[in-house]
Amino acid sequence: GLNVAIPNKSKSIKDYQNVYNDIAEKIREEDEFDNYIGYGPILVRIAWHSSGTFDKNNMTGGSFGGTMRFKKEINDPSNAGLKQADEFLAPIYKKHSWISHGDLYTLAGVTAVQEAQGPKIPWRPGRVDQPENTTPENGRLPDATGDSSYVRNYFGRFGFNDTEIVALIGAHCLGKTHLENSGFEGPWGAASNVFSNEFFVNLLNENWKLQKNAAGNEQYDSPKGYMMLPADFALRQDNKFLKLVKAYANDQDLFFNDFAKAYVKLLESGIHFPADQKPFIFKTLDEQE
Ligand code: HEM
Ligand SMILES: CC(=O)Cn1cnc2ccccc21
Repeated sequence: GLNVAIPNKSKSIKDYQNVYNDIAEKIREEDEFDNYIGYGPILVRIAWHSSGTFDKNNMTGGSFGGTMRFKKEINDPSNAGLKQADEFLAPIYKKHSWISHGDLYTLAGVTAVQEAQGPKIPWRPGRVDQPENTTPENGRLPDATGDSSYVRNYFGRFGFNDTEIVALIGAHCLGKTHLENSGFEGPWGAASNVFSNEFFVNLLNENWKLQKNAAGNEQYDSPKGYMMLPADFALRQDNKFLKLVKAYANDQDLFFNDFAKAYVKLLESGIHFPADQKPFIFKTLDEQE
C-alpha cells in the first residue's frame, strides 16, 4: 500500500536534534564495541537494511513501517549482528518513544555517517509504525557473492542507477565483515569508523587475491590484510562501475556528494513525503560545542 509520511506537527528540528545528540553521545561513550570500531557502522547497516527490503515492483518493504523491530525481520540471516544495533537504540527509543521505529532506525544511520566525519545527510521524519503482519519476508537483502550484473539488477529493484549503486557501496569504508555474521572475515586493522573514499582507493590500488576463507567462502584478500566481498570486487569488473570507482577514488568530495544523495533516496525508498516538507540538516556534536 501507499506509504504517506505523517510528520508529527508537535515536533521541531530541536526535538530531532536531541535524539541525534543522544545517539551521537552514546556512540562516543560506547567506543570499545567491536574492538574499538564502535557502533557507527552497524547503525549505518541497520538503517540500510531497514530500507533495503523495498521493492518498487509491488511497493512493499522499506523503512516506513519500522518492521525491523519484529523477530521475523531482525532474525533474517542477512541481518545477523544487527540485534546489537537494535539493543543500542532501545534506551534511545525509551527516552523518545514519540518517535517511530522507522524514523529512529534511519535517523541513527544519518547520525552515524555525520559523526564519522561523513557528509551531511538531509533527513525527513514521518514514517509510521506498521503491524507485525506487514513485515516483509526474509531474503530481500543482497547476496555478497553476486557479480556486477547481479549487483546492478538487485539495485534496479529500487530504481537506482550506476552512480547511486557505486556511491552507496562506498559505505563499506566503515566497519568490517564478521565470519560469525556473514561467513566473510575482515581484518581489525583495516576496519575504520571514519567515513571516507578509502573503500574505492583500496579497491583500485591493492593487490587482490581470491581465496577461500575459514568458512570456505571465497573473498578477495590483499597483502596489507584488507578484504573485499565478491560483490565489492564486482565494481572493478564492469566498465561503467569501474569508471565511477576511479572517479570516487580520485575525488572524495564527489563521493561525499553522490553518497549523500543516494543514501537519502535509499532511506526514503517507498515513502511519499508532503511536497512542502523540508528536510532537516542536523549539526554534528562538534558543531554544537
Ligand atoms: C551489493 C550490496 C551489498 C552487499 C552484498 C553487502 C554485504 C555486506 C556484508 C556481507 C557485510 C558484513 C556483515 C558482517 O559480517 O557483520 C556488510 C557490512 C556492512 N555493510 Fe554492506 N553490503 C551491501 C551494500 C551496503 C550498503 C548499500 C550499505 C550502506 C549504505 C552498506 C553498509 C555496510 C556497513 C556499514 C557494514 C559494516 C557493518 C559492521 O561493521 O558490522 N552495505 N555488508
Ligand atoms: C575493512 C574492510 O574489510 C573494508 N571492507 C571491504 N568490504 C567490506 C564490506 C563490509 C564492511 C567492510 C568492508
